[in-house]
Parts: sequence; C-alpha cells; structure tokens
Amino acid sequence: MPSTLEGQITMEKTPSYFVTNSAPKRIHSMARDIKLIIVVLAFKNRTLGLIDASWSALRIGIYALHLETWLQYFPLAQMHFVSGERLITDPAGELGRVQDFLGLKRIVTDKHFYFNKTKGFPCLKKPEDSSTPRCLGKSKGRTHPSIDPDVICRLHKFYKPFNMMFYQMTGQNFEWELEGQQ
Ligand SMILES: Nc1ncnc2c1ncn2[C@@H]1O[C@H](COP(=O)(O)OS(=O)(=O)O)[C@@H](OP(=O)(O)O)[C@H]1O
Repeated sequence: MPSTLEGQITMEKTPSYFVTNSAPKRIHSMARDIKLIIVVLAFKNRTLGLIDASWSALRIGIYALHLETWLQYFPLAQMHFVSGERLITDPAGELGRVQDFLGLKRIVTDKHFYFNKTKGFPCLKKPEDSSTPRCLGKSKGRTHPSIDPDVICRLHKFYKPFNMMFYQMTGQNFEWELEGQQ
C-alpha cells in the first residue's frame, strides 16, 4: 500500500473483514480511529448465498451478529452503512452520504453517472484516468440464478429477526422486508 500523504485518505477494501471474527480486534490494535464503511444487501440480491446454501454462505448475511463483534471494538459513529440496493438505484445519493461521512466535499455527484442499459447498472461517465465511460467488469453485476419461491420464503423467515435486530442496532431501516426486496 503506498504511503498516505498529508491531505490524502488511505482506503482499503476487503469485504470478508466484516464477517471475520478476528478482524475487529486486529484492526483496532492497528488503527483505532479509522472509519469503517460496510455495504449491506438483502439476501435475495446477493449471489453467493443463493448458489450455495451452506452455513458459511447463510452466516454472511447475519449482519447483526457481525456488527455485534465490531461494536466491541469500534463505536457506531465510526461506521457507515451503505445500502447495496440504493447504490444501484441512486449511486450519487449513496456516495454523497459516503463523502459526508468521510468529511469530504461532495465532489462525486449525479453528473458522474449514467445508466448503461446493456450492463443493467450505473456506470461512470468519465473516470479520472480516461476520457471514455467505464462500467465495472464482468465479475460485477452477474446474472443471478432463479430460486424456488419456497426457498426464498424460508430464507426470508430465517433472516427477518436478524434484520430487525440489525435495523435496531444501526438505527437504519434498509426495508428489505418490503415486497420485491427480500
Ligand atoms: N454499478 C455497478 N455495476 C455492477 N455491479 C454493481 C454496481 N453497483 C452495485 N453492483 C453490485 O455489486 C456486486 C459486486 O460487488 P463486489 O464484487 O465488489 O462485491 S464483493 O467485493 O465481492 O463483496 C454485484 O453483485 P452481483 O450481481 O452478484 O455480481 C452487483 O450487484
């Protein structure tokens, strides 16, 4: 990782940290004043958990459980939760809140995104290092398999109490119980 200069913010992205029990303690002993950004998504909108209904896949989505571990080391004020659903429907709004959380000026706005019909996702109009629009690669925004409605229903019942707990802990309702979400 390159050195962070005055006025720069170092960012590191490892999705698995949030679900790794040993991560909060180790990260806290390294840097206790960092800000944590966690992207969360209704189970139905995640691919992994649906392809492989193993315990480890199910466990990933029990956000309340993971958050409880993190709260033993970091206060909620140092965390920001990004709605994975809104990141797709309103990327500028969601990134606006991320910039606020990081204490940055809202530089990234609506004018940086457009909806790419072929990709089916928002893409960048003009990335920093190029003058041409850019979408995320093939491994992002994959086609999801269709799932038996009965399995969806059972997963819904499984996650509901954990989601309620998560909304209470974060003070944010991600509305995954609304029809069409989860
Ligand atoms: N703009 C845009 N383009 C493409 N994909 C988008 C976008 N915004 C959010 N998403 C969703 O992000 C999912 C992939 O994210 P990541 O691979 O970074 O997740 S992870 O790091 O592996 O946890 C990816 O999940 P999959 O649909 O399962 O591939 C998308 O649902």
